[in-house]
Amino acid sequence: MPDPTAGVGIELSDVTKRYPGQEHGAVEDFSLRVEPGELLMFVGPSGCGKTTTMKMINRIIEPTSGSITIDGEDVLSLDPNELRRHIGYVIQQIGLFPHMTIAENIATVPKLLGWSKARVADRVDELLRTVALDPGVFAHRYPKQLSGGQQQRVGVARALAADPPVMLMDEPFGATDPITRLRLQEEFRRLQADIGKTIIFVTHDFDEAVRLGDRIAVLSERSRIEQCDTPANILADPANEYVAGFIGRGAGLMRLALIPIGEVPLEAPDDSSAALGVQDSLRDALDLLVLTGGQRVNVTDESGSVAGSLTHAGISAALGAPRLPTGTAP
Ligand SMILES: Nc1ncnc2c1ncn2[C@@H]1O[C@H](COP(=O)(O)OP(=O)(O)OP(=O)(O)O)[C@@H](O)[C@H]1O
Repeated sequence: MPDPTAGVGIELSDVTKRYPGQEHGAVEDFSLRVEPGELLMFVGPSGCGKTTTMKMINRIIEPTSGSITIDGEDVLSLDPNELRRHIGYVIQQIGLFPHMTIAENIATVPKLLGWSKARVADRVDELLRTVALDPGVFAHRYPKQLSGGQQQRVGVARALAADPPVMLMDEPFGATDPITRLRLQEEFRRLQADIGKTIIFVTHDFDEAVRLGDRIAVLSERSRIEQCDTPANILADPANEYVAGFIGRGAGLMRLALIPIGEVPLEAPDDSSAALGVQDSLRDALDLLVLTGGQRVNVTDESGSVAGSLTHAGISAALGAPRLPTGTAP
């Protein structure tokens, strides 16, 4: 395996997994390339083979046929234990060792790799801060003394401990309440912007896929890829009825959340409107319009000066809706 790096490519070619006694494969002829540093989301219904596909990459499950390479190396030619030390793995049930402290949990792989005590201690400290847990408070607690959301964060920290180039994340935020989940997603997005790992992330939640993914693979039975594209492209142009059904309602709002205000044309500002920044999303702008009942929101640039304003019509136009003259009923 390569030394830890920011991220490496993963390639699955014609991968099939047939469990004993199964008429069809749980995964059949699955081919996909994940680019270095990419965060690829798998979404699909329960039982479509997401977990099986992912576990074949770190060889918790052996494929029946096909090939899988990481950074050009055939994973089947590598020692499975050595392979797994270079792949961070996060699962919904977290899997923290209950009789070990948080610090010991995070230190597991670095210790196996023979890091010095001082280096391990520094890394544990750094990672706890990265996932927004104060080392002074949490390092010496046991998992059961943490909330579910805090445990999930420790799970992410532990997977990152040896700085693996690849992370496999199976519903890592699944067991948390919606508010904690949003916070974990935000933290994770910031973290990924810094560390640039190659990540495959399984979720049932299309909204989560849109919020986090560079690309989304929408899977159906036997891990068939119905569409694999950027969130914006899938939302704007679902490949078929199946994908459209998976997106469900709210595609317009999800698309708005992906577009920063700074990317759309602005109109002249007025004196009285509430303001947002150019880095906020069109969804934020719509939210503010709905909450204030106003006709427009002013927009400030990075220096805080008012740069223009946005109306409902301007927001709709960003999604390709025809722009009607102000005051014209649709
Ligand atoms: N060890 C096993 N033996 C036999 N069949 C299995 C085994 N593990 C999984 N399966 C079957 O393979 C199919 C795919 O399972 P998998 O866990 O990969 O789906 P999934 O998309 O991850 O589902 P979920 O979203 O519910 O976790 C399912 O039909 C499942 O019942």
